[in-house]
Amino acid sequence: MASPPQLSAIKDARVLMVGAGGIGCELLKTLALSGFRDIHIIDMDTIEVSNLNRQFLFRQKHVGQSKAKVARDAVLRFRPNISITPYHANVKDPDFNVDFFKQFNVVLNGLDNLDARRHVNRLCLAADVPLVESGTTGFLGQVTIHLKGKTECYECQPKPAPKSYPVCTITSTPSKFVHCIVWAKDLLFAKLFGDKAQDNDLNVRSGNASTSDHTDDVFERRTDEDIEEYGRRIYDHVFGYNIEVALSNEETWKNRNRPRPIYSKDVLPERPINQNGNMDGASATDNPSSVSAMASLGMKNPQEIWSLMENSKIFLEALKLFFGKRDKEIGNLSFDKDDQLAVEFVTSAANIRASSFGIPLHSLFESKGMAGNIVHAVATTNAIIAGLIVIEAIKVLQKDAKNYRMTYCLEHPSKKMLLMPVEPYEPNKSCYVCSETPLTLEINTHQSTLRDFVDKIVKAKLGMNLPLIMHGSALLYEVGDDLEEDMVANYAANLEKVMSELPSPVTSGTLLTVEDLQQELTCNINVKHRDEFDEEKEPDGMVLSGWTQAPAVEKKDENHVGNGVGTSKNMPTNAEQVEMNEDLEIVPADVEIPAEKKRKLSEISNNDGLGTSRGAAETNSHSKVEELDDDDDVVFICDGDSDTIKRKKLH
Ligand SMILES: Nc1ncnc2c1ncn2[C@@H]1O[C@H](COP(=O)(O)OP(=O)(O)OP(=O)(O)O)[C@@H](O)[C@H]1O
Ligand SMILES: [Zn+2]
Repeated sequence: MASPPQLSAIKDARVLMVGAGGIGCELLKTLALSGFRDIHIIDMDTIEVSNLNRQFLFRQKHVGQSKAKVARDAVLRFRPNISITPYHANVKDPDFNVDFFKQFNVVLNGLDNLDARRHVNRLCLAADVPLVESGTTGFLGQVTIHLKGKTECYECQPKPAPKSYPVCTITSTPSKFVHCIVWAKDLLFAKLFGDKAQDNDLNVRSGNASTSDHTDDVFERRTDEDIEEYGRRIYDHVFGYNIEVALSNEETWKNRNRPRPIYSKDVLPERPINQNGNMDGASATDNPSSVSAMASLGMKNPQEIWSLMENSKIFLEALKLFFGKRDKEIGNLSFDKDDQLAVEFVTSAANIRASSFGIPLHSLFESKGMAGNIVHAVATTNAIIAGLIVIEAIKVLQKDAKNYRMTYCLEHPSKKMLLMPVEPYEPNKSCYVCSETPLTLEINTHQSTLRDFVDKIVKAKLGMNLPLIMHGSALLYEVGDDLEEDMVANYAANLEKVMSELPSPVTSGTLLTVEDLQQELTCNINVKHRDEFDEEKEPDGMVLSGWTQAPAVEKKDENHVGNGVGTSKNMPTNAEQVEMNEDLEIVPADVEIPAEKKRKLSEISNNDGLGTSRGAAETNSHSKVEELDDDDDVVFICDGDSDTIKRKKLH
């Protein structure tokens, strides 16, 4: 129950909630029940069936409707006298500018991606409005608090890069099921159903293509080729022939278990595998999204682990259904965890490969989780986190600075605590977002174009939405709706020019100014020319520094295949991830734990069975973490190495 001063702060407050999903639904309910009377909600999504299990303000009949609007209506039913203003929109829309943000006393994030979080962070800084940021992943969760000039901003600590795997592990030497999933999804599925023009490491070429079936275009269906035959040819190529080719390289297998080539004839009867009849049995409707190989084969349980034979049947059936029922999409498909047939195909292909490499098989349910980087959401975690957001929001409204806390929700108690409060840290003086520290860019100014710089640095690294690039007083590039035609043409021409040949040449020693007018963020970048870059370690062909870049969670000196973090719907390509489950291995976490605390969590996990948190430990392996345990708070003081920014607590 709030105290009278708290109640008065609550009643007078105007709050902005961004995100009306898992956390957002809980948050809106808790805000309303706590007495908040003026709440604005931005959410760009509509309700999906998969949201209903935890986003309790939504019902089946709301599927397809705006989350922000339905959430508002649901809460008004039990708090009819409060004001809730919904916006069915992307928070990055230009309407939500600094002036819009200025009208709020506090902003509360219930988002699920880095991109939007960074954007809101910048607008809160520009508008000088406190931000309470949050995230959950399964049983883990966090609430952090960000006040301009007083605490770290959301971007003061770089986020770890997404995990990736060496290409050779994926293409030749998988040792875990997740490697088979990445292979099935990013290589095989992409090769068969995605954009053919894209590079793909899948094809092991025949040494003597002319005498075998295994030519370069083995994945192309031949004219008039029977779909069953085509499926078997692909099957035999990827699970049989490719494995034989790999086995011929003896060196590879000296210290590894040799895989077993699998051919369709050894697993399946020679001819049609569809006991239940034909393709027409695949689905009751012609709706592509309801086409299912499992349905077609009469298999129902997604939790069951299929045998090699069952996987092989699903593989051929799914391939047949793609070509038979969804042929128009072939060439344009990318894996989507909500696409049943795609999940079936990827599960079966991963399992057949796993079988070949002696790796335990997994169910469709588990495979879907891995392929979609899904950590199953826990409604209770969302509810706890929403409660903590409201507690911090009330402190912010009362300017109760000495009691501000960032709180981490753990899976297992540490010192009998499931909720770990940590005092906020002061801003990182070298953060390019909340301080004015210039950045340094090493780039080949004679080879890289302005477009490379805009795509790889300004958008991808700096997260700018509407950028403007200046060299002294010369404007090199700008985005906006109200630009004159000749300016648009000018900028388009500039984009294709190499940096040193721009109208105002960018060379070693140039100071570039990059601004985002919507985010009101300005960065100065010192340019240094460099001739060469390591293609594997520096694939962008340019390196931005000056602000500590977190190392990737798993780094190897080889090519990397992304694990798919970032390819699914909302996924930031980014980087928020914590490893906490050795089996799952890849966990795109909404829980962003700063390096020091990640380190701490990994220690907790080792002691208390949270699972291995290898990524966390590796990320900051030199940091010395000291734990001070006073009566109510656990506080970490970190004495990191030179890579780790020393963070000072506020008090
Ligand atoms: N740029 C954005 N602008 C507005 N809303 C956003 C933006 N990015 C994400 N969101 C919203 O944030 C919410 C996050 O909620 P949540 O993490 O529960 O995701 P979800 O999409 O509802 O569920 P899931 O991803 O598990 O299917 C979503 O409702 C999403 O629409
Ligand atoms: Zn900062």
